[in-house]
Amino acid sequence: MKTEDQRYLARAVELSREHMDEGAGGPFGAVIVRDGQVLAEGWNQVTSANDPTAHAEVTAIRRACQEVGDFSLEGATLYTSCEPCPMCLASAYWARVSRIVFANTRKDAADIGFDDSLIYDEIPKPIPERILPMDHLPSLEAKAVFDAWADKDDKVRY
Ligand SMILES: Nc1ccnc(=O)[nH]1
Repeated sequence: MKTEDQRYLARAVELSREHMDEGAGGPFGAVIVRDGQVLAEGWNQVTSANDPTAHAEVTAIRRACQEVGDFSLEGATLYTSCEPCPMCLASAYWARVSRIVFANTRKDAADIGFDDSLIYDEIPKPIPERILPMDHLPSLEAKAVFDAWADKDDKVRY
């Protein structure tokens, strides 16, 4: 008999195949579950939505948050057909997802042409050694906004 984890992961894989076949985007699917309840499903929609951020995991996180009316998914598990890329992993941290279960690895993704591994390799590099140029232009105005946030007494922290 399949475990709960295997069942939800199998659903994520099923979504990846269905929506790849229909032409929604890359072969990635995700399911978010909390307390035995499916909060949301997602699949890659990058090419059909012209949205490079519409990875399966981000899509599922957005839908799950809308579903529960909260920006936190604490206590939830993200099931994904592939190890999350850095964007999706960061999104999972920001969403306070409590656990991730995945099937294909980032190496598997790299082998079929997805850049997840390249981005993981970029992040630890010093900025000047990265492919994407970044220029630091300090701004007093930008800092002043941060100071105002630090002093703001009605802010909603996340
Ligand atoms: N892990 C992933 C890589 C690329 N696209 C996705 O939707 N998911």
